[in-house]
Amino acid sequence: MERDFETKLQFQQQPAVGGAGSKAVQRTNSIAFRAPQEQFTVNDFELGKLLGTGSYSKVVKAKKNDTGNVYALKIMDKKFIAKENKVSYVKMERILLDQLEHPGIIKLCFTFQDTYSLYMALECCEGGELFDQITRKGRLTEDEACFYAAEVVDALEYIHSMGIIHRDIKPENLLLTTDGHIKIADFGSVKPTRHAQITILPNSANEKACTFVGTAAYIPPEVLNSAPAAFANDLWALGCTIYQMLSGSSPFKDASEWLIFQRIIARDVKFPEYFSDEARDLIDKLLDTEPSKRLGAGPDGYAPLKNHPFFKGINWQNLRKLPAPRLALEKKISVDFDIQDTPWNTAHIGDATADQQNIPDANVGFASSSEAQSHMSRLASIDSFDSRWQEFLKPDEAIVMTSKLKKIRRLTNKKVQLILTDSPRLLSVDPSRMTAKTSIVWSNDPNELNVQVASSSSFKICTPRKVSSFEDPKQRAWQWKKAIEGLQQR
Ligand SMILES: Nc1ncnc2c1ncn2[C@@H]1O[C@H](COP(=O)(O)OP(=O)(O)OP(=O)(O)O)[C@@H](O)[C@H]1O
Repeated sequence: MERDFETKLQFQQQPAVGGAGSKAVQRTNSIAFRAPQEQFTVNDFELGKLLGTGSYSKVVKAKKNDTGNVYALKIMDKKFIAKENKVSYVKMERILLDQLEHPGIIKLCFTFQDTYSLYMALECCEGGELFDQITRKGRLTEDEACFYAAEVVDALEYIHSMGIIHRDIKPENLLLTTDGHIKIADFGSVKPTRHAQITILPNSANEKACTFVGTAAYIPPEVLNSAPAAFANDLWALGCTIYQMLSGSSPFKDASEWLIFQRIIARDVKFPEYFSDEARDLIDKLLDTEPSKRLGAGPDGYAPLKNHPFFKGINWQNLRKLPAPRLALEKKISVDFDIQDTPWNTAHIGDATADQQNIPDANVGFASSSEAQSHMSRLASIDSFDSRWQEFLKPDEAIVMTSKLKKIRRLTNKKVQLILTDSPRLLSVDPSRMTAKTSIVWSNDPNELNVQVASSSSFKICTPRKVSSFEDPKQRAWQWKKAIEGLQQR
């Protein structure tokens, strides 16, 4: 499996063919990457907070120990990528980010891998997603929306000029730098056209030509009708994004994907009264059901879009030097490098809110218990990236949750790494010697195995033969209980 993945994913280092400046699409089996494939390991980094979770990745803030440089480390589990058939997405993103060079596009700095994971070190956008700015502010002012939209238009013009279609433009994929400028991220769904000015691997231009990719609320009607991908798809998504900035929600928002699609097909869009005439007109022209009539998709290229009255006053040559809108900051306390106890223990991620730490209810802070469950499984699954514990697992067994705990004994306390797997099993490892200790006998019967929580940091795992007491410095006692009970009820 491992070898299979390597052959699917690795490219030989050879002299460059094509690149950002080349004249037309180049298909090749070997690519010399600009962002190098390094021999680093995850231990070369101090890992910080979870920046985001994608469908096949976790992105964490990471500081390189020797240089102090900070990156957004995109971590992808090889097994998961292979299982979910995402290899072509990962390859596409790696190859494209390597060749694209624009201030409005996230930069790939280098990559590395270990037995279990692939790592892409990306330029870190500390300002988070545009989506969060919209949520925190409720909606954006027209000045703010105009600024962000202009930066997206500028980057999209470059992307399209390179002959590629992004296909997943939405506020979640528009990231913000610390000084508030936009960078487009997530190039996994990209479709290169036949005239792409980039080097791609064989067949990747033919793949997914009419495939349904993207996010329901931003998909244009022609894609729902199985038309091949075109630049105009991104302009429709841009229209939806501008609408969302100004109103707080996407224009076709509805209770289910099916209802969203019905509304898209019917172009059922209602403009709030407070939209200016310019905003209304711009969005109206981007949401034209005829793709070739969308602003920016006609024979005059981006000129009619950039000259639209909504963008009046925008200096397109000087965009990145203009002061950006003020960022609305996250309310919760952010956990960062300073409280890391081991270089690759991401166990604290997501435990950052004061509420969760102080109140003995794992659901606190979540709208529903299912939201809490999904949050917990997201937390749990990042633990599974911890390749250090893989040697204690059986083939195909995955970690659900793991923490370094203090095992409280009558005379001495000992540090143990408690590992809950999806088998399910409860393993205990001596983290300093990396040796397996006696595991706790699993049972689905709560009379035979149950967890008693005394406080957010202390809990007992009880079996008929033994009671083991633990202290969790990350205060995840309730999460441990929920995770174990969740597996018992499966
Ligand atoms: N360079 C970065 N700086 C800061 N945060 C980032 C960066 N890259 C990604 N993120 C965060 O991580 C999230 C997931 O990243 P990304 O979209 O690349 O993953 P993915 O698996 O490709 O996602 P998707 O499910 O959309 O395909 C983003 O939405 C964003 O919040």
